[in-house]
Amino acid sequence: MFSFFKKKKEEKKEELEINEVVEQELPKEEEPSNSIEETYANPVEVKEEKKGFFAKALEKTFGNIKSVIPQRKEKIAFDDIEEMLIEADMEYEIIEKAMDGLPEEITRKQLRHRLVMLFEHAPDVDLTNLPKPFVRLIIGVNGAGKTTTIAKLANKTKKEGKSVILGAGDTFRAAAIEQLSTWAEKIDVPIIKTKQGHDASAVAYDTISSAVARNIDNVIIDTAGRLQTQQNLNNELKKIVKVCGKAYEGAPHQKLMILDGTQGNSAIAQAKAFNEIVGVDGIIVTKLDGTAKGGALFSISNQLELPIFYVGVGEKQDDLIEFSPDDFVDSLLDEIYTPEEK
Ligand SMILES: Nc1nc2c(ncn2[C@@H]2O[C@H](COP(=O)(O)OP(=O)(O)OP(=O)(O)O)[C@@H](O)[C@H]2O)c(=O)[nH]1
Repeated sequence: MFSFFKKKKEEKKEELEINEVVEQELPKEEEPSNSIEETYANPVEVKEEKKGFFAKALEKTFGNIKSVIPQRKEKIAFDDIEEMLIEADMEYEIIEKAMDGLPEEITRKQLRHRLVMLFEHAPDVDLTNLPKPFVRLIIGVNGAGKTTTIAKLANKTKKEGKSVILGAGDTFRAAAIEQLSTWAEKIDVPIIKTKQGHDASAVAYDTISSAVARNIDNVIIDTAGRLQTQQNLNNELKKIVKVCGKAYEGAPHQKLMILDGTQGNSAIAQAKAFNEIVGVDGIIVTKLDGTAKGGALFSISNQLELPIFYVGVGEKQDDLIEFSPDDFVDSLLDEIYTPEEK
């Protein structure tokens, strides 16, 4: 195994002229944690629990909604629904699209159908048959929550009994490397890193090579959100994507865009720019707990024609919820409609 690793390293050094990529704190053996209870969970309970998570995360958004529709009803006036969606920071163009042709008094069922439809862009990854290693590249502007989200994803992956290795690919800022290393230590996963200013694509290459050599299931690679110029950033991201493919054919399997939920709709322009550079496969919206702009999730997914995979609902490693359009919409409708008769 070592000779394979060494050989790969030599090839890579020649090709990319990198230096001093180091591996930190590799645990002796990957020890999958037990999460068997999920296998036996009752689907109704899981749905209620997920709805509960969304309801908690959306507290601020619901506060705004309640100011428009204070009482739960069986049918709600068209104008009230429209105003509520504006209050939740859903873009007007999307509201018009969602509500086109609905009657003056709208039932829960009618609205539910329209709102769920806005998330028509389902993930196109077969999650039951993932390549090994499954390589995810994390993209987004500084401060959006990239580092924290990488830690949350790694933590989740570990809890599911899978092994994971991180690549500290934001080599532009020393603090980014340090921050990710601290998380890696905290959740006890290996990390590949280099010094500030060194080649980020070399880190990506080494992380993937290490995963292949050590039979690790998952690779999560950080990237810079800002460089000296936009052109530099474009070039770096494109190079990382290319080099991932050289390290392991087909990688990166997912390019995930991290968007700051507190920015609401203004995050869309940012995401479009990144999408043009590398082609994003899905979105993770962070800081949903700190915003009244939860309705922006509708516009984000619909406008970008991309699925939302997860939402971040806090600063801790467990504060990541798998996004489900049905549960998200249901938790919102629970606030304004009386329960449906079974
Ligand atoms: N409330 C809340 N805070 C979050 C969430 N995700 C990240 N944060 C916080 O947002 C801040 C920025 O997060 P980072 O993970 O450092 O963001 P980054 O994109 O890596 O940014 P840089 O480190 O500046 O490159 C930190 O204070 C995080 O704790 C979330 O889901 N909810």
